[in-house]
Amino acid sequence: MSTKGVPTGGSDGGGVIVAQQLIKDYRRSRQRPGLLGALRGLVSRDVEEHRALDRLDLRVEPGEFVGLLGRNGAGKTTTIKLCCGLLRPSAGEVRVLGHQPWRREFAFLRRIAVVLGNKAMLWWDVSPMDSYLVHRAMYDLDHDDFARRVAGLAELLDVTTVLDVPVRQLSLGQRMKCELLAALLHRPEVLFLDEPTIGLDVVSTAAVREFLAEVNRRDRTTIVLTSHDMDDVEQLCDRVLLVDDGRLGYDGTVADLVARTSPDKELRLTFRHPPQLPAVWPRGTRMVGREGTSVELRAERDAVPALLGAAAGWGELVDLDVGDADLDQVMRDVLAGR
Ligand SMILES: Nc1ncnc2c1ncn2[C@@H]1O[C@H](COP(=O)(O)OP(=O)(O)OP(=O)(O)O)[C@@H](O)[C@H]1O
Repeated sequence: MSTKGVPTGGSDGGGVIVAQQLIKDYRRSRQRPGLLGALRGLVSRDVEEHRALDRLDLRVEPGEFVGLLGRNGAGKTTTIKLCCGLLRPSAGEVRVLGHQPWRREFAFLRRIAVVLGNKAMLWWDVSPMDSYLVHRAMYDLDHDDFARRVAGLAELLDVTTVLDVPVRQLSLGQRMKCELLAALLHRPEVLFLDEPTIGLDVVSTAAVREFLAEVNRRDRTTIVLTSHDMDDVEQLCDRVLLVDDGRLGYDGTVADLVARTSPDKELRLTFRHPPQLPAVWPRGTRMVGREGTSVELRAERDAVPALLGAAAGWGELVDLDVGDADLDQVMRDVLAGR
C-alpha cells in the first residue's frame, strides 16, 4: 500500500531498501615496512581479503529517516556505497526501490541521491549554479520547475547569495548546503548522506539539520545518514541501525537506545595525590579508566550524589568533570547488551 506522496518500495514488500545477507570483501594490499619493503612493493604486493560487511540484513521503509551508526571502520560507508550502486556486493542481495543498485540503471539513479563527505558533486572552479545547470540537463528537468526548485531550496538553506560564487571560494558550511541542494534538484525518493554535518559550525549544523528534517517531512523523502554526532541522530532519526564489524548490532528507535543508555553518567575525578580507591565500588558505579591521579568512572544517574560523597574520602579532590556517555561508549554498551 502506498500513501499519497510516499514513494513506493518496488517489489520488496514495501521496503525502500532491503538488504539480505549482504557481504562485501575488499582486497587490500600490504606493504612490508622499510625501504626494502617499499622497493619490493614496486614489484609485488601481498594482497589480503578484508570482509567489510558480513551478512548484513537491513530494511528501510518509505519515508523513514534512519541513522547508520558504528565505530570507525564498522562498514557504514560501505553499506551506503552498496545501496547507491558505487560498489557491487561480493555476495548477498541489496535492493533499493526494487532495483539492484550496482546495475546503475538511469531509472534507478534518477530516483536516488547521495552526498558523500569526501566526494563533491559540485565542480570546484565554477559556481554552484553552473553545476546545477548541468544537473538540469542530465536529468532533463523542466526549466521553470528547475528555477523554482533552486530558488526554494536555496532560500530554505540560506544560500541564495552564493549561488554564483565559484565553489572554491565558499566556506565549508556553504559548500555542504550547496551540495545538498544539488542532490535534491531531481526530487530523489531516497537520499543517502555520509556525515552531512562533519566540520560544520553550530549555526550551519542546525540549519542543515532543520533542512533535512523539512525535506523528510514535506516530501516524505526516505533518508539514510551516517554520523558520529549523536545530536544529529537524536534530532533527526526515527530509527538507528548500529553496524558493528560489518554486522547489524542494533536496530531500534533512538528513544529506546537512549533509554537503554542514558541512566549512566561519566565522571572524571582528579585528586591532588594518588587516591585511595575502595575495594568495593559504591552501588551502580564502576571504574572505566585510571591515569596518574585521575580516575574515570561510570555511574547510574541516581548513584552520582552518593558517589561524590564517597569520593571525598578517597583523597583531596581537585577537579571534577561529569558528562553523559559519548556515542562510542553508548554503542559499546548496547553491543555488549548492558
Ligand atoms: N576501498 C577499500 N579497500 C580496502 N578496504 C576498504 C576500502 N574501503 C573501506 N575498506 C575497509 O572496510 C572497512 C569498512 O570501511 P567503511 O569505510 O565502510 O567504514 P565506516 O564505518 O564508514 O568508517 P568511518 O566511520 O571511519 O567512516 C574498514 O576496515 C576499511 O578499512
